[in-house]
Amino acid sequence: MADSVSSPVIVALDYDNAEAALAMAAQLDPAVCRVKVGKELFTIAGPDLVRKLVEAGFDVFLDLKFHDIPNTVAAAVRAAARLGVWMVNVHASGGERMMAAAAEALAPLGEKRPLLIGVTVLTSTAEEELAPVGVTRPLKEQVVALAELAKKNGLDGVVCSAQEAKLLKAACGAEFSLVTPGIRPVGSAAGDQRRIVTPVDALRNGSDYLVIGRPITGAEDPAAALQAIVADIDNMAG
Ligand SMILES: O=C(O)c1cc(=O)[nH]c(=O)n1[C@@H]1O[C@H](COP(=O)(O)O)[C@@H](O)[C@H]1O
Repeated sequence: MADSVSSPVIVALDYDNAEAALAMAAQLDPAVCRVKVGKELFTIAGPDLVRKLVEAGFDVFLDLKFHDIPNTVAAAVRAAARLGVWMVNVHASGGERMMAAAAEALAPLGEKRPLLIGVTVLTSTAEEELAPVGVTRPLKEQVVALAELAKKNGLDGVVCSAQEAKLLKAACGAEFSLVTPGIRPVGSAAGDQRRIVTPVDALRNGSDYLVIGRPITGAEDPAAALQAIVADIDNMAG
């Protein structure tokens, strides 16, 4: 669970330009939440924007979901570490050698290394979408199997839906971090997400970090939307 930051929320800065992302970040407090830079923002704004967010005091989750040959993924996570990010992710379906190579690449950095997280089954994926891509076991079994592989190969945790959090804490232990997108406060539109959970239920299920994009960034008052989510979480705790 979050330590130096008071809430488990990671705000997904899914914007198509650096100015919009920095304007959103300026409304956020790095003592209260973390931020995520994903494929859209990184493609357009690159490492400079990531460095700016790190310099502004944010724990940055660089969400580029690497999936490539072991040598390339190892080099990519090493490059991410040089940016000073707090968390980086790879697709667990890239396999054991790929994940082990990524973990080995970060190991020499010791305490300073970013958390290395494996994506299991995307939260936008529904059960019936697995068979057409050749996955014939039930979705929950696939998530647990990929998480166990990630743990075995030195990763710190996985991205999953909070719907699987209880199962994964039982399978992989309390110390294995669960990063859960697909978070939707009551009344928010699901959009393209399929396995959604409310912030409070996600934490009850065992999520360590809640990745939240559109319910905050798409709100009329994003700072107020975040505050409401944090208040719900605090009420639950207190
Ligand atoms: O790795 C991720 O962050 C991720 C994995 C996943 O399974 N599902 C998922 O939605 N994400 C990311 O989490 C964010 C969710 O955004 P919203 O659906 O707008 O809350 C997006 O930036 C996604 O790219």
